Amino acid sequence: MIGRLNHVAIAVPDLAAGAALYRDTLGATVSAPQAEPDHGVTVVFIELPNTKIELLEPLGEASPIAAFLAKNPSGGIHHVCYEVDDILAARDRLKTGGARVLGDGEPKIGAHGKPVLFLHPKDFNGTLVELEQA
Ligand SMILES: CC[C@@H](C(=O)O)C(=O)SCCNC(=O)CCNC(=O)[C@H](O)C(C)(C)COP(=O)(O)OP(=O)(O)OC[C@H]1O[C@@H](n2cnc3c(N)ncnc32)[C@H](O)[C@@H]1OP(=O)(O)O
Ligand SMILES: [Co+2]
Repeated sequence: MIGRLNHVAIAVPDLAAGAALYRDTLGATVSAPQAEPDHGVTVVFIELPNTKIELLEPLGEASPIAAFLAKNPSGGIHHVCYEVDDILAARDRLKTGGARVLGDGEPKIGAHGKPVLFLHPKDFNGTLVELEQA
């Protein structure tokens, strides 16, 4: 069911510093910051030959990454994002199998303008999983 690894997301306390680390120290191509108020984060994407890294900084009072950063003050790997051909079919199959789909269970438009869903980390070996419509 899952296809390509779209991105690995890293939560960071300071997006500018995180972007500079990847651009200046690691020599990567880093996008401009993109505010995603519906998701409570600001993101930059780092383009790699085979996938992307998404750096996440909290945005707003109710950011879903605030508690994670409180537990991991210097940041940490937050989620992995897999592409699926049919996100509604994937959701329904996962729910039937007992996995918890987060939020109201309906896809939201993600950072790439495509529908995304999140699956509870406790159902996936301690890893928060994002699904993105391919
Ligand atoms: C920019 C848009 C989009 C894109 O297109 O790429 C994005 O990536 S948006 C990214 C941010 N959005 C989200 O993360 C949405 C989904 N997340 C959530 O709904 C919540 O963050 C959560 C995963 C349900 C956790 O929220 P909550 O239950 O309030 O936090 P707790 O601190 O109580 O955690 C409970 C439990 O789960 C563990 N946990 C929490 N986050 C993670 C994580 N990222 N990876 C692994 N484990 C995680 C946490 O440690 C707790 O465990 P215990 O301490 O053992 O109880
Ligand atoms: Co993501």
